[in-house]
Amino acid sequence: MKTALTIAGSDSGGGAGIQADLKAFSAHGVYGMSVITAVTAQNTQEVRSVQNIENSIIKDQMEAVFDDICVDAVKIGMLSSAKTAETVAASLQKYQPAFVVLDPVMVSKGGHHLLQLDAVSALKEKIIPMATLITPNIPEAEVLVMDTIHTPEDMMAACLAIAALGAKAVLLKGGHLHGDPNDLLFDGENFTWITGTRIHTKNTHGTGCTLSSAITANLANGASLIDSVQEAKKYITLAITHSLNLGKGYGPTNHFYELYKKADLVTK
Ligand SMILES: Nc1ncnc2c1ncn2[C@@H]1O[C@H](COP(=O)(O)OP(=O)(O)O)[C@@H](O)[C@H]1O
Ligand SMILES: Cc1ncc(COP(=O)(O)OP(=O)(O)O)c(N)n1
Repeated sequence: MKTALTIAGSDSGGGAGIQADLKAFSAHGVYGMSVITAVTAQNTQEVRSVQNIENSIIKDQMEAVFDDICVDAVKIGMLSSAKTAETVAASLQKYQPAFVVLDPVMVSKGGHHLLQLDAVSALKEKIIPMATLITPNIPEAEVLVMDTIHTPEDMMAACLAIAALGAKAVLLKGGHLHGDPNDLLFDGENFTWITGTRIHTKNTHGTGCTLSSAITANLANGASLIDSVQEAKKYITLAITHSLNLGKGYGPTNHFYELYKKADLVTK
């Protein structure tokens, strides 16, 4: 069985972070493992508090996994602080995993900062150069390139600027722009639009985590970068189409759809 490791924060509400990542790995038939960087007290409405995990414990978690188990692909989500980013970068330097998918999580849907402002430099200098693929949304890309992004041409320029920071490939997600959520993949040479149709629902908590974990699982399973991204776009589209109306805020994506579809429990 192929394996994937998520290095991310815990979401007590189960919709994003480590919990979403492990659900997506399982749905792809990949054995999931975790290095927890921070614990958030979170639900569908808000992030109430955040406790960063001590750096020595983050380092120990990385070593415990890599010293014992073959890791086919790594996904990075919430890093929270500059020190955490530096600790994760040092461990990745040591173990050199084949694939690193970086979701540069910065702010939750409810507006809570999940990456401290003074950690952006560490993200840019230490983590981005190790990424096989980085998957920013529009506001995250605007922070990274220090410019606004409105048009498809702006998206292309942003991909080039982010690739210049050292990521091998960039998937710039268009979900935050008006109209259909079209994402742009730059693989270091070519641009490919990964098109989508907007689903009108408020239940989109954890969409970024779900997409990046699905890509990671596909890479672990041996798919090419382009196939991994295209298949993951289908997965997130299904997961949003069948998203769950749980809680009073933004409900979570649905990772179980594929399973019950296979079990022939879905009629439409
Ligand atoms: N309402 C929606 N309908 C269909 N696809 C969406 C919708 N919102 C986001 N997506 C897609 O979900 C994925 C995650 O994007 P996005 O929500 O922008 O990320 P993030 O959670 O990091 O803000 C992207 O492929 C994006 O195009
Ligand atoms: C612990 C944790 N990690 C990441 C996020 C952000 O997840 P994302 O998929 O970008 O979803 P939204 O926050 O936009 O719903 C998070 N909230 N918590």
